[in-house]
Amino acid sequence: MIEVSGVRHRLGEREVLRGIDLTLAEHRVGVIGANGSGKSTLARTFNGLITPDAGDVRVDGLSVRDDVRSVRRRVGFMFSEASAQILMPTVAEDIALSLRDHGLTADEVSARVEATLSAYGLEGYGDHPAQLLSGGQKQMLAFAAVLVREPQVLVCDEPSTLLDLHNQLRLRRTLAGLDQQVVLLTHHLDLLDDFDRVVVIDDGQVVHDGVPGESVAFYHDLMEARVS
Ligand SMILES: Nc1ncnc2c1ncn2[C@@H]1O[C@H](COP(=O)(O)OP(=O)(O)OP(=O)(O)O)[C@@H](O)[C@H]1O
Repeated sequence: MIEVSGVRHRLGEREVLRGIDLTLAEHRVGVIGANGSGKSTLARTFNGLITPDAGDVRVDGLSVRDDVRSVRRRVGFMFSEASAQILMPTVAEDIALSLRDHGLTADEVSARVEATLSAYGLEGYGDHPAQLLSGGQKQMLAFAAVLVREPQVLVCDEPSTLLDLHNQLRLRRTLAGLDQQVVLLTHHLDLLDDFDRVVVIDDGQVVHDGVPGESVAFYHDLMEARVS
């Protein structure tokens, strides 16, 4: 469970988060909103990548102010820019890096890496230079490297921008099958059809919070009003 209370945060001249209170207890929660509305900034407070200027964020009761290391272990974070998340020269090494603190033998790590490669459409790419993967393959690698750690909560910031239809379907199916809580920030609104809850952020505040159909309709109306 993620509890956000009275969160405010300034970046440069601008107050990007302007008083956010949210308790996210549902299994799958979407966060939507216009470009620059503050979604990524909010999501980065969920694992202490950003410590808010005011207010607090707690994950399963642990505060990002006091227990940021424990929070980071619980919350897997997938960035929209997958390249930034790839740390090792080859695909297999990058996944193996995620398993380094798991007390596994070298053979067990190899077996987990192979299974992960095939689960995420990267079979046969183990020795491939990770930075030479296509953009969509990098996103799948970043996704695999986060999930192989089995975090209790998964926060994904626009994970599907570069994915082809096959990988979008794979992502949707994977998200649907995860036991852990998923918080998904996306402009691909159809990915949220079967989510439990969708929060709409605008100008650093929660402007709507409800079931996907309602929230997406609200967001459409908000954007329509802005265009006309
Ligand atoms: N390091 C920074 N310094 C100053 N302003 C920043 C910084 N990072 C982000 N911002 C600004 O904060 C605002 C919110 O950005 P944020 O990335 O949270 O929005 P978003 O809702 O995730 O947008 P998008 O849908 O485009 O990804 C934007 O106006 C952005 O320009």
